[in-house]
Amino acid sequence: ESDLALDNLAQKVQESLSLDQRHKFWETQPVGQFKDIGNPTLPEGPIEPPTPLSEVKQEPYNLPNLYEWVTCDIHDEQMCDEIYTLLANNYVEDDENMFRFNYSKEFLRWALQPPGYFTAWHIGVRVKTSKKMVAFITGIPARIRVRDEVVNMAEINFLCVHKKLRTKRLAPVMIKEVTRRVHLENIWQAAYTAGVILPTPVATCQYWHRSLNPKKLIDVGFSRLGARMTMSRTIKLYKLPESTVTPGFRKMEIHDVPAVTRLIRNYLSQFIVAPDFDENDVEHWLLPRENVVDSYLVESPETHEVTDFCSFYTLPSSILGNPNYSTLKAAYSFYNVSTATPLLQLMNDALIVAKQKDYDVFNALDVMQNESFLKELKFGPGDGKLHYYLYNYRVRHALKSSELGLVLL
Ligand SMILES: CNCCCN(C)c1ncc(F)c(N2CC(C(=O)NCc3cnc4ccccn34)C2)n1
Repeated sequence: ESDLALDNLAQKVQESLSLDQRHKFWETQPVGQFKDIGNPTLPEGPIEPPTPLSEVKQEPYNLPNLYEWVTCDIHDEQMCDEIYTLLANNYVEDDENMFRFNYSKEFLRWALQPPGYFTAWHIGVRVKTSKKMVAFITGIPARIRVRDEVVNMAEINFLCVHKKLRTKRLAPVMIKEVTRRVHLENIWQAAYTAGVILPTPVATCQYWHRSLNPKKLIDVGFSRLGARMTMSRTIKLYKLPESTVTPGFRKMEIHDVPAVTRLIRNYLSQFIVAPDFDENDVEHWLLPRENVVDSYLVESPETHEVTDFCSFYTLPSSILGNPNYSTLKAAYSFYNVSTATPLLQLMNDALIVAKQKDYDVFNALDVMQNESFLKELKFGPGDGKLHYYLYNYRVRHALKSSELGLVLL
């Protein structure tokens, strides 16, 4: 118990030390710099021009001696196992080290194999002798519109270094290596998020949580009993109907892809930054996959028109050191569109389905039009902020979270 606490303390000291090392690294990169914020003379758009492919570094960056690069074929069962285990033991935790994300193997295969993906962008670091996987970083291709320009980008995610190697300065060289491999595919921009501040957020979003199983959430320390509230009063407060209320509300199916694509393209056009989804993207990202992504739509019983859509992805968290529970079952709001059903009612149906499927909590960022339902559907503000970043693309002013139409996994 005590040496775990000591370990966490040592990690916090290390993290605070590495804050300025982090900024030193990012000041060498083509990203918006703090000193440039609000500078009207700097144009929006790419910061550096593309490099001729012949001039892109052809060979991988050097790792510290004991380690080697490994290109990870996530489709390979054993490789997928190794990546799953590295993340399950070493990926993002909350500030109090009570929870750690536990992305499932089927989720990772979904997240990393969208249309047009590159295996070369799934990069591992392993110990030369033991072949143990000790670090990971990924990119996937995405067409992201910024205002009225669609840009080919890489979405960077799952940067993870083993807890015992956090002082080895592996992250900067991993970021440079994935950037190099993205450049080799003639892509010069990227999008990524972090719970920490780096130069320079393009938007800062707030997490909100809607309790579905309040007793468990209080037992595991995710939430606290409200002042002047009893447990039975709290359970009653968050109670939901047994079944959804919207006529025509049903799971999305493969034949709905064209209609959902039209619906979501039209809806996302109102946001300053949003994915430019085509039918292949919609089929991959929004068709239901058990325990990975759930999506529902409203088909008008009269006209059979698809008028609304809602979706959430499944990202459980390991509960660290609790005797009674090992996993927090969390749903994360993904993309939602309402044109006929009030968004409030549509999202309440999403909560009802999530409760039916035994989720403990439904999380949502305050992006898109989510603010319009959060308070009324009894979401509470979380302690986590999520900062969005663009690489090699300047946005003159940070966006409001409601101007953001992009959800990363
Ligand atoms: C693109 N990649 C970002 C996704 C990673 N995501 C989901 C994330 N990034 C930073 C956060 F601040 C955050 N939060 C969800 C809120 C929350 O649920 N906080 C309690 C909690 C339960 N489990 C965990 C595990 C890790 C951290 C907090 N946890 C805060 N989520």
